[in-house]
Amino acid sequence: MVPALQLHMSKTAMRASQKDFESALSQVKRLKDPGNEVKLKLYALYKQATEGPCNTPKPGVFDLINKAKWDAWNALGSLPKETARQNYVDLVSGLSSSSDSSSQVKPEADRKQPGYETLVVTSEDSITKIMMNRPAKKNAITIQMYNEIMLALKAASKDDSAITVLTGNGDYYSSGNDLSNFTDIPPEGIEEKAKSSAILLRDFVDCFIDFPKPLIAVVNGPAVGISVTILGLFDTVYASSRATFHTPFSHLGQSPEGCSSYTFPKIMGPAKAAEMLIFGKKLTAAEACAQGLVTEVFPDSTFQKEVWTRLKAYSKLPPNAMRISKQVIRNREKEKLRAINAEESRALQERWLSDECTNAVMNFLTRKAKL
Ligand SMILES: CCCC/C=C/CC(=O)SCCNC(=O)CCNC(=O)[C@H](O)C(C)(C)COP(=O)(O)OP(=O)(O)OC[C@H]1O[C@@H](n2cnc3c(N)ncnc32)[C@H](O)[C@@H]1OP(=O)(O)O
Repeated sequence: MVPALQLHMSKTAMRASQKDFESALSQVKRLKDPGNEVKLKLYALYKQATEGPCNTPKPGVFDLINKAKWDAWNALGSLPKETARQNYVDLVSGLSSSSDSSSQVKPEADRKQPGYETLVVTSEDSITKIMMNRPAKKNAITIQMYNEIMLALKAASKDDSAITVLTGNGDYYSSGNDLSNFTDIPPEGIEEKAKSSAILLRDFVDCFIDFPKPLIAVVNGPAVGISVTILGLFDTVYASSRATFHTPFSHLGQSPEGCSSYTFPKIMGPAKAAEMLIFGKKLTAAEACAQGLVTEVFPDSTFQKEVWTRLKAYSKLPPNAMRISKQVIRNREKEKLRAINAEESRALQERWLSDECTNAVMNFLTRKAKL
C-alpha cells in the first residue's frame, strides 16, 4: 500500500473511532450484563485505548479481580491506542445488536414447549417455568397433570436452565388433587384404584424430593391440598398477597402427604403444623410467611413484575454452584424424605377406601360441599 494513502486511511479510522468510542462508552452502560469474560475484554480495550500498553505493577495472586483485569490488559501488548478504540467500538456494537435481538420477546405461545396438554412449559433467561394450565378448574391436578408435571420436572432437571419455577395460570395457584380422579374406577375395583393412586402420589412427590436444581414456587393465588404440602420441598416460595394456604385433609377424610407430616412441623413447629394438617386451618399469605412456609409475600398488583425481576437476577448466578448448594442441603435428608413419602402414601391408600373420604368426595362432586 502507498504510505500516503495508508496514512490518510488510518487518520479517517482514528477520527471515526474517536467519535464512536465516546458513544460506545455511554452505550455500554445500557447493555445487559454481558458476563465476566466480555467485561474483562471491554476493560482491557478501554485501558489500552485511553492509557496505552499496561505498565502498572502486577497485582498479587490473592488479589483475584485486579489480577484478572491486569492480565487482560497486559495481554493486549503493544496494540496501538487507535486499534484498541476501534476494537472496543466493534465489540460494543456486536453486543448491542445481539442484546437488541434477544430483547425482542416472542409471545409465550411461540416459546411454549410442545407435548403438554395441562401445562404451559417455557424456558428462557435460564429459567424453566412450569405453569399449571387449567384455570377454569382452579388448576385442579388431574392424573394427566401429575404425569405431565413429573415429565416437565425430569426434562427441567436435564436442560440448561439454572432454576425451575412452578406456578399457576389464572386466579388460583392450584385447588389440589382433582377430586374427580377418584371416580374413574378400573374394572379391577376400588382397591386397585387406591393402590395405583398411592403409587402415582409417591412417584410424584419423589420427583420434588429428588429435583437437583433450585426449585421455586410462584404462588399466584389460593393453594389447596397437595399444592400446599409439597411447598415444604421447594427451595423458595414467593406468594401473592392474595394467596391462601389450605390443607383440609380431615374435612376430606384424608391425611397429609407431600412429606408435610415431617416438613411442616420442622418449618413452623408442631403446634402450628397440627392446626393446619389436622384441623385444616387456612393461612393467609402473611401468616404462611410468618410461619416460615413462604419466603416472601408481594402485593398482588406488582407480584409478577417483582417476582420475575428477582428470579431473573438469581438465574444469572453460577448454575453449578447453586445446584451443588441445593444438593448439599437436600442430600442430608433425602432418604428420610423418601421414607416419609412412602409412609404417607400408604396411609392415604387406606384413607381413600374409607367411608369418610368417599362421602366427602361425593359431597363435593354432587355440589353439596365446598371448602
Ligand atoms: C394421586 C392422588 C393424590 C391425592 C392427594 C391430594 C390431596 C388433596 O389435594 S386434597 C385437596 C382437594 N381439593 C379440594 O378439596 C378443593 C375442592 N374445590 C373447592 O372446594 C372449590 O372449587 C374451591 C374452593 C377451590 C374454589 O371455589 P370457587 O371459587 O367457588 O370455584 P368453583 O368451585 O366454582 O370451581 C370452578 C370449577 O373448578 C372445579 N374444581 C375446583 N377445584 C376442584 C378440585 N380440586 N377437583 C375437581 N374440580 C375442581 C369446580 O368443580 C368447578 O367446576 P365446574 O362446576 O365444572 O365449573
